[in-house]
Amino acid sequence: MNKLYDIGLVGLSVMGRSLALNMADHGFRVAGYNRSPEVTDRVLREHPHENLSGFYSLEALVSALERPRKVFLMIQAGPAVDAVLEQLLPLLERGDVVMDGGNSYFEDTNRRAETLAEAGIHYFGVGVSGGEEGARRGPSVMPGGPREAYGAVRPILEAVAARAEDDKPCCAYIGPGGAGHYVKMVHNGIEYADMQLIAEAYLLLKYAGGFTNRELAETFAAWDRGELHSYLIGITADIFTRQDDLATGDLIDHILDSAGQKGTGRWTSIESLRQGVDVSMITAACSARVMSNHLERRARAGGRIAAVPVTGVDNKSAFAETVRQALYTGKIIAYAQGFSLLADASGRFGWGLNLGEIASIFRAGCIIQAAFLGDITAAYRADPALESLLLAPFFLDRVNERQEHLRRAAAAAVLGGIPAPALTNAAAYLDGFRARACGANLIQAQRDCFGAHTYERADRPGSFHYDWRKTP
Ligand SMILES: NC(=O)C1=CN([C@@H]2O[C@H](COP(=O)(O)OP(=O)(O)OC[C@H]3O[C@@H](n4cnc5c(N)ncnc54)[C@H](OP(=O)(O)O)[C@@H]3O)[C@@H](O)[C@H]2O)C=CC1
Ligand SMILES: O=C(CO)[C@H](O)[C@H](O)COP(=O)(O)O
Repeated sequence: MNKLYDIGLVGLSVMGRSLALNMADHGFRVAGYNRSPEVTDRVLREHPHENLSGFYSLEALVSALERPRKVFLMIQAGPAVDAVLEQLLPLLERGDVVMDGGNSYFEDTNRRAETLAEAGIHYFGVGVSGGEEGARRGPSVMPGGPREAYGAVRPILEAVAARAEDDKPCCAYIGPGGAGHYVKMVHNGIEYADMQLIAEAYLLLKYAGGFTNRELAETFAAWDRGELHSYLIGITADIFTRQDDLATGDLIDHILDSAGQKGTGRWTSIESLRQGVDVSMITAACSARVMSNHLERRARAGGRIAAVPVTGVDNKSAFAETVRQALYTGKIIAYAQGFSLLADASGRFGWGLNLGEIASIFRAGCIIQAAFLGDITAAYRADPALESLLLAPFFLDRVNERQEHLRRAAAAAVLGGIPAPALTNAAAYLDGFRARACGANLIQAQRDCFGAHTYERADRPGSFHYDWRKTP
């Protein structure tokens, strides 16, 4: 009898190929399949591995798998997943397990999980973060699905996941249905906010501080040696050192100032509005990418809306320190927003998310991996019912110590005409979060005045309507 395979991997593009090889490295026998057969051929030619074999139909792939069969999809999110599931379903039998490792929308995962459960097939939405390198060497893995079937896939998922500094795998069962994909979505939303904060720090240092690319590289490298140590700060420092390979000068200065987005950040923002949780920094980061795309309009408006003179800085290193502290404070607020959204989803969808464990699996492997995630993990371990990260003693102290820097950096951007929506929203969130007065009394009065929407009072319960037409 031919040998049977431990897992089937469908989709051998960047992520699927890397994960397949990662699984193979860990001793799992992997059967790989890709819709376009030439991709399968190329992977086998360029990355030969004794534990990886290629298959050219889903039928052949499924029949080569050990029972209960485990199939891992790593394909484009959206209709492609439904198309492949439709083909797979007749080939599978009760007790088999299908995992979707792509960036699928969590409600699609809920729907697919229900459909497959009717056929007795266990369906997992598995968030995977870390890009190509992470998938190859150890990503952060967020599996959501039926708990009773998790034991069947846990050994593979934990083996391929990154290891944090305490050697724990960056993989943990998240919750039922689409919980894993929801957490991945919010991870990406936080990723957007973090990247936007870093981009704003760059703009401030460059345009207000007059930093050269070499100074930017040195500054970010120094930051990466301290409390801001993270994958994103590390790659940022490196980016500023790169020479262009197609023209003269630094690569960064030849890259178009316009960023795209595939959708997970936008989904986080949309979901936050549905749930009624403020993730203004994530929304601001999505909008900043949208605004960046209007290159022609920016050029036209640049000549018509009067420019604000940027005042230089007297002391570059003091300014860099203000920007660093502002970035750190903004980061606390962005993560507080993201984790508040997770906390709300946990109750709303009955998922019972373990926020401390989620923070702990973000410590390594994923795009937002950072020393800082260890502090978030500790904050939730100390108080699993924490209302907001902002109220955890560790972060509260730091926000109180540093908020002045956040305000100074945001003010420098506003006064200098530098777009900094993440920093300014961070300051606004902080002020809204602890506001003695929000102005919502006036909004209530306006609503009652124009639409008889009634208003609530501070001195007694109930809802009231005032006759606004009467003479005061
Ligand atoms: N790239 C990254 O850094 C990360 C990506 N992800 C997610 O992982 C998944 C895979 O990403 P990535 O490797 O970048 O590849 P892509 O998202 O570019 O998807 C390409 C793969 O999807 C397959 N595919 C597309 N349509 C179909 C279909 N109708 N039927 C069967 N297969 C189909 C392609 O097959 P074919 O070769 O035949 O076209 C190919 O294998 C995506 O969901 C992505 O969002 C998650 C984390 C990081
Ligand atoms: O999932 C990821 C990392 O965890 C991808 O890198 C992410 O999809 C990138 O998103 P976008 O293209 O929208 O910036």
